[in-house]
Amino acid sequence: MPTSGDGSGALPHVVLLPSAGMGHLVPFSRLAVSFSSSDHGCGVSVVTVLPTVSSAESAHLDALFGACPAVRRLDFHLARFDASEFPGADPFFLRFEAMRRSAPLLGPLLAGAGASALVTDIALASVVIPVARELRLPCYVLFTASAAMLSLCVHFPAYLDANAGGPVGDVDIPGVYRVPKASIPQALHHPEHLFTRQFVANGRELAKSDGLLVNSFDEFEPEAISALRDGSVAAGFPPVFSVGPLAPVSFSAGEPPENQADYMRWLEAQPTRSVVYVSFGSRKAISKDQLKELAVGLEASGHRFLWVVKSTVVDREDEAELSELLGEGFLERVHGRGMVTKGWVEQEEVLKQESIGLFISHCGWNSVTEAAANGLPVLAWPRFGDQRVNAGVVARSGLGVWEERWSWEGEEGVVSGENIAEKVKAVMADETVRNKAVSVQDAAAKAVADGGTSYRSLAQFVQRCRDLSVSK
Ligand SMILES: O=c1ccn([C@@H]2O[C@H](COP(=O)(O)OP(=O)(O)O[C@H]3O[C@H](CO)[C@@H](O)[C@H](O)[C@H]3O)[C@@H](O)[C@H]2O)c(=O)[nH]1
Repeated sequence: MPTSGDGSGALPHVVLLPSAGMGHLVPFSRLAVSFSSSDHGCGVSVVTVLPTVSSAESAHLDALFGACPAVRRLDFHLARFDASEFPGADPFFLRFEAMRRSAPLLGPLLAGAGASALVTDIALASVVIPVARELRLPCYVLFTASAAMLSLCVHFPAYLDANAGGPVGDVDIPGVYRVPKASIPQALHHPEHLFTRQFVANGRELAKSDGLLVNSFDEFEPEAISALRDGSVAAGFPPVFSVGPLAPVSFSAGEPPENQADYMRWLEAQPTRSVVYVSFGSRKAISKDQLKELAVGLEASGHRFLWVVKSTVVDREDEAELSELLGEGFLERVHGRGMVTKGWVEQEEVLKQESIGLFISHCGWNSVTEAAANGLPVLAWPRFGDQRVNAGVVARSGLGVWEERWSWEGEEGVVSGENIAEKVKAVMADETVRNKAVSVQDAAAKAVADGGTSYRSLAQFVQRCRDLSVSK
């Protein structure tokens, strides 16, 4: 067993097992780079589950292994299974199902990896933790959303047990806060929904893990993190390591996207804090009617903007032309003041630009942590899943504002362009919001700096893995 050379013990080898979706791969890549850095000095392998769900994922993984030769690639080929059993199912559900059926193949792969610890994605917890237990391999879980959402995930099985069969209402998480019914992920309103069954199975299994890593920091989510640690959410819950915001990784996926030179050059030429960046993440598109109103709103706000009209892996509406999606003449009218792209943008690079003044975000948790690390005010417009819970964190922490009545998936309304324009103008003019976002950035920088809360949490986690390597 190689040793660290500083007397702190054997070099641990951590195997990371991400789930599908860029929102999951991105934090795992960041964790891989961080573990293998000189600060933490671990051996790291990343399990690449094949086939990947999208080409963006393949490109991202190739870039990770290309740029970081110290990170080992462990290919895992899913067993074949007939997806026609689940007509119309979300590709992420299908991936979970394929992983569940392939679990017997996972044991030999992990047994041969020489790992001192495994870190699995929350989305696979109920499949992977039992396999690791069988191998006596210490198993940790990376929770890729907020600590607030983690506390909901931990408490939800008990909530359902107590409400046996009753409708899902507000959920009061002990020691944290009351999550209003409207913020509970839509699928969870239906206890028999496949997603709910997976969510509950994952939530129950967490207590049997050796610990949880969460991409958040103590100063950002004090209530949820302390309540998870002090046993208020669930007695005897394993240790929680808050290690965020995980540092961006500086490799780009293959060739830079075709559009990148254009928008980066344009952003560099804009005045400080003058541009509104709009992105709803990598998974679901917003409705065509809402897209049109958003176009009206951005135009009427009078502000500059960079808008990523997402190409998604789930919805197909992105096949339409931009001019058709956004209304005739829109692109010509905003020419020079607004840029619109359907392609993948290097968001980490965009958010670093001085010219960005506001982020209209769906509150995917990676986007929230990236806004926090860059001190960028967020106008939260959550759409589905965990995003309304994350938006609550944005509002409570002061990172931004959340118009709670704005529509979300499962709720029919369309927000008018007029409302959007008013809100954008108000937030762009609000010095208090901007200053608060900068305070969050300062707190984030302190948390990850040597001696900060997240730095220490990550170091404690690595030390645990070292101790495990020695005792093996
Ligand atoms: O054009 C793009 C779009 C996204 N990103 C990056 O891709 C990641 C996207 O992650 P996130 O902001 O969390 O959004 P989603 O892809 O929507 O994330 C999914 O996963 C998250 C973490 O579990 C959840 O919080 C979200 O609700 C869920 O939709 C971020 O790092 C972005 O910087 C880009 O670089 N370019």
